[in-house]
Amino acid sequence: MNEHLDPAPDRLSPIERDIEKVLRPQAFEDFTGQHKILANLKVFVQAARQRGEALDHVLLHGPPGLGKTTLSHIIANEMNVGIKITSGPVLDKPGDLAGLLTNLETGDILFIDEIHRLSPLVEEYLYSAMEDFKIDIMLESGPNARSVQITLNPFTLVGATTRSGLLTAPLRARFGINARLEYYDAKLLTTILLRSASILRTEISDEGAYEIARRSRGTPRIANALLRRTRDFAQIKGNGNIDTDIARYALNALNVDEHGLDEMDNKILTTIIDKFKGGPVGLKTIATAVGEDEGTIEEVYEPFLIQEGFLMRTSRGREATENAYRHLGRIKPGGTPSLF
Ligand SMILES: Nc1ncnc2c1ncn2[C@@H]1O[C@H](COP(=O)(O)OP(=O)(O)OP(=O)(O)O)[C@@H](O)[C@H]1O
Ligand SMILES: [Mg+2]
Repeated sequence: MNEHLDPAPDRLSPIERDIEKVLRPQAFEDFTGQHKILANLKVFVQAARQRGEALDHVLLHGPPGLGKTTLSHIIANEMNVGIKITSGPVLDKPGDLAGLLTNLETGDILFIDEIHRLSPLVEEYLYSAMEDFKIDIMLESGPNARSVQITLNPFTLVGATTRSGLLTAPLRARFGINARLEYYDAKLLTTILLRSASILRTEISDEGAYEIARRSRGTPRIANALLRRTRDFAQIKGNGNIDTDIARYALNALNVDEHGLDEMDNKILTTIIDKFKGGPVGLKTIATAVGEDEGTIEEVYEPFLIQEGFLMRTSRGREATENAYRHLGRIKPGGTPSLF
């Protein structure tokens, strides 16, 4: 993935992390898109609040940068409860989890990012906590060791993952609410960009915002990152305002292609076309050829390429579409040559 355009949260510099925080919507009202998910969540939140209960456990999945962390904070705000944040790889002993769980107040949210990376031991420990708000704790060690059961305050577990395929069935079954975030279309991203620009006090035209939006790989995090870089170009190479021309200039300087595909997207397509005659070719073979994990290709890259009509998933493997050939300036054998 193109590092400076889509930094994983832990690779963000402190300044960038601060900006992400500033741009992060705080309430349902500020959150653009994902209409269905939002409409349902509003009902579940309102119902739980009316009954004075904790919200059911929520699983948020989907590609990076679509708003999983943002939504978990919004849920906490809307429920008017506290939120504790951790992640799968950080929790390596059941004891770490016990410490977090026993400190939750009634209704609080425990957000576990990258929940597919929990160790089996910790995951199993989580089951009884999620199901009946009870955990076993070991007291003392050696011959005096004994375990006591502790009752927890009812809480809500919000789990986020980019790789839902890696979740075990028993864990998945314990989430009452399950939401898959989708890529955003250019119109929604334009709305998000206009909001971000106003927070950053940057003048931007609707057309300028649209130009950035349609080249942001359907992803708000990428759109916001491109906006910040474009703002730099506008300030140094223009008059500070972002219009279509300065947006185009900046995006070209940043090597963002016409469709916003990133390096790995293009590498996958080029590999299928040049090495495997356009396919069909199996996922495993593609993964080896591009040097990326099979599951990551399937859950992070492919969905966007398929949605944009560059890739097809067939029973015999993956195939590059005519669109992909055209995009990469190749001619599909037997296809209609482009007139331009
Ligand atoms: N629907 C939205 N409306 C406005 N801004 C959004 C929306 N979704 C995401 N963003 C912006 O995109 C940034 C990235 O979102 P977020 O961190 O929630 O993604 P994520 O799904 O948790 O990604 P990852 O899988 O990498 O953790 C946020 O800082 C936020 O400003
Ligand atoms: Mg996140």
